[in-house]
Amino acid sequence: MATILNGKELAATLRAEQTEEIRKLAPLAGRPPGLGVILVGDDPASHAYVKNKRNACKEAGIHAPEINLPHDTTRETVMEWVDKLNADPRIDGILVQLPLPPHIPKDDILLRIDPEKDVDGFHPINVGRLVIGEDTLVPCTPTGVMTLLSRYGIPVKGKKAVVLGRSLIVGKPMALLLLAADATVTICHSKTANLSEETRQADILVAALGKPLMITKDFVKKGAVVIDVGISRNDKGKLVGDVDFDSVEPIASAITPVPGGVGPMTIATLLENTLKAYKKRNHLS
Ligand SMILES: NC(=O)C1=CN([C@@H]2O[C@H](COP(=O)(O)OP(=O)(O)OC[C@H]3O[C@@H](n4cnc5c(N)ncnc54)[C@H](OP(=O)(O)O)[C@@H]3O)[C@@H](O)[C@H]2O)C=CC1
Ligand SMILES: Nc1nc(=O)c2c([nH]1)NC[C@@H]1CN(c3ccc(C(=O)N[C@@H](CCC(=O)O)C(=O)O)cc3)C=[N+]21
Ligand SMILES: [Mg+2]
Repeated sequence: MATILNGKELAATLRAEQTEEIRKLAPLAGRPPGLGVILVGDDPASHAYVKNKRNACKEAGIHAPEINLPHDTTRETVMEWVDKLNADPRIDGILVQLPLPPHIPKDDILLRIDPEKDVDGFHPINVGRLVIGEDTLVPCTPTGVMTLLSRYGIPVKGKKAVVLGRSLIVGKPMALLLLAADATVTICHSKTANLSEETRQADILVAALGKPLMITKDFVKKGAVVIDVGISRNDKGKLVGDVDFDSVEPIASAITPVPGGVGPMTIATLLENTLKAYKKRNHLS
């Protein structure tokens, strides 16, 4: 019987803390924090995520204008919107929802965002700062996973961590954060020779593959902590993770559910990063 790492509940606790902090800081800054969200196209999943983000911001008292642009928007128009948000003194954080339509080069857009407003932590400056070990804006999902581990009192130091996936948004920064917390880290990907041989070594296993229910109990060591970042929809339209929860839960010591695990922590961390950028820009502690 594993401890269920309840990200939904913890995210609500964090949001209450953030709401209180914003209530105290806004009079000092003379304005609430601001998060500008740019969404290009009409992908329903992206719209659903952005709606969740907007609701969380509203609840916490964050000013969160949303820029909805049609699918056929040009690269130049998106660049202009980023410039506008960069220059807007009421905006502390900028999020360009991914994926972008294929005709808009993602790297150009992410490079244009002011690194001090880069609440996703995707700008090369912030990626570099993370690699060096400087305090900076770090991607929300892996930061949220670290918060979940720490608030549940799960030790990381000296543990063997295996991260499945090497994306800019999850896998790579996840590995760097675990490394910074003194885990011994292995990163696996689609060319890894014997995946289950690697994963069975893990005290902490983080799955960020996008392969629904791929990680069955055969991939997991008894007593491991299992973090499921994956989000897919099955043929009934139900959300499922990368981990086969039913087979893994009985042998894990702790495990995140999907939904209600890592996803809500991502959103709580987005607000946290916005608050961090706001405080820095306003010279508030
Ligand atoms: N809960 C949350 O807040 C979030 C959830 N997600 C979800 O997490 C998942 C991963 O997202 P993201 O990192 O953006 O995805 P990507 O598709 O960018 O990366 C997937 C990674 O998994 C690796 N991979 C894919 N298939 C296999 C396999 N069979 N064996 C080993 N490695 C494999 C890929 O390897 P290679 O590099 O070799 O191609 C790649 O590194 C998705 O389900 C996404 O929806 C994402 C962001 C936030
Ligand atoms: N620039 C950018 N930054 C991102 O952080 C980013 C992105 N683009 N593109 C897409 C991915 C995905 N992502 C999620 C956020 C919240 C949930 C989430 O709240 N999930 C809920 C379920 C929500 C539901 O029911 O649909 C849960 O797991 O419980 C999931 C996934 C952020 N991403
Ligand atoms: Mg989840």
